[in-house]
Amino acid sequence: MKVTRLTTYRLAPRWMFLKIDTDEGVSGWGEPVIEGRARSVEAAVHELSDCLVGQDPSRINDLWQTMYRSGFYRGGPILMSAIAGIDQALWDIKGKVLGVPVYQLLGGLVRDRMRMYSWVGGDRPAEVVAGIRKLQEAGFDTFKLNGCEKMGLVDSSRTVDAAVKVVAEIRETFGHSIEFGLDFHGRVAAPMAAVLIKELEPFRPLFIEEPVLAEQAEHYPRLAARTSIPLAAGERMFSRFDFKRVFAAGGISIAQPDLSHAGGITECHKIASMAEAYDIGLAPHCPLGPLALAASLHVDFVSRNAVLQEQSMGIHYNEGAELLDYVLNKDDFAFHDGHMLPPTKPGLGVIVNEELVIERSKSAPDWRNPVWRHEDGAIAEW
Ligand SMILES: O=C(O)C(=O)C[C@@H](O)[C@H](O)CO
Ligand SMILES: [Mg+2]
Repeated sequence: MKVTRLTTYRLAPRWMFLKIDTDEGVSGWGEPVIEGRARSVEAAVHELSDCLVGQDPSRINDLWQTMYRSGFYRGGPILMSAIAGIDQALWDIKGKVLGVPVYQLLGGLVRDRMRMYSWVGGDRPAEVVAGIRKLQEAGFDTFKLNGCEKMGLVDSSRTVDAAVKVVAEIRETFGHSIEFGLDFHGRVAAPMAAVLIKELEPFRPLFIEEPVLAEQAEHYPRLAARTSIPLAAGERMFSRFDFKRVFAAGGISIAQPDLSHAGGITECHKIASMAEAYDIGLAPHCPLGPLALAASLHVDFVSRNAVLQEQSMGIHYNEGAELLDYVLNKDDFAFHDGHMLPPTKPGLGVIVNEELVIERSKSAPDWRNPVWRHEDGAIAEW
């Protein structure tokens, strides 16, 4: 079997699907994308096709290493997202050829169902209680919300109090009948992270995500030494080589690699194993589409340290399309009491509505994240 063609489809809301065709009629799908830089990743996918067209798609490990190492410059969000989506599609092909779900090729199930969580509250946490109540009806008991709105490098107690008020309201309303993570989303700089985390301690969030920006990772152990709240990070780390420094330095209790940003199934399965060696939980980041989610689930179902899985149903970013709009086998992605079951079909287990993808790709938006500014006009972290 040989790879014959790579076709990319940029799609609403802010996703990109990749189809890899072969000369034996088996095709695989993946989701290479960095939110807000879809066109850059698209260019990278097509540059990397030099490593793939004419090659045997079953040699995933050699193709991965060649994509990663054949270029003098490597790593980072664009290239690793391109490799991620290609890797997902190669595993999809392999599973389809062998007639088994990808997790069977990774050693089989380590669990029977995977705990999922949902976003509430949008970019500026508001109406969070109503959002939680709505998602509770769908069976969820675990949520994530932004831990604050914009935050200055050194900010006022009023800003801190406003962030804490949202969390206090959740606990006042639901007690400990639900769990929630707080995503600082990189908005909080090191000086304020310690202040905000201290004020949040009494409310025992399940975790605090990206307590500081990934480029400030040296603060993770310092912050962890000052709190009992588990710290989580990983969506802006793109390979084992990014994660190894963070694991060795300590401070992170939950690793959140993104299956569409960190080199795909091949790389994230290795990151999961590295995390387990440090007694770190795995909670793949996934605010994206169905192929990214399916790839995440396959790694979750073979990783004992997988603790939570993000999914984008109802997420505030999904304007113009919802999680399963481009999927024909929607029932395979049903939620069961806040959990998902293992994918059942060969490969990733996503039957893509190719006709709809082709049609919708003709009018794909160029999504960009909001750009926030502080009151003094300086750019703020979104
Ligand atoms: O889901 C999360 O944890 C996020 O922080 C969302 C962020 O990754 C956006 O997708 C960036 O555009
Ligand atoms: Mg996040």
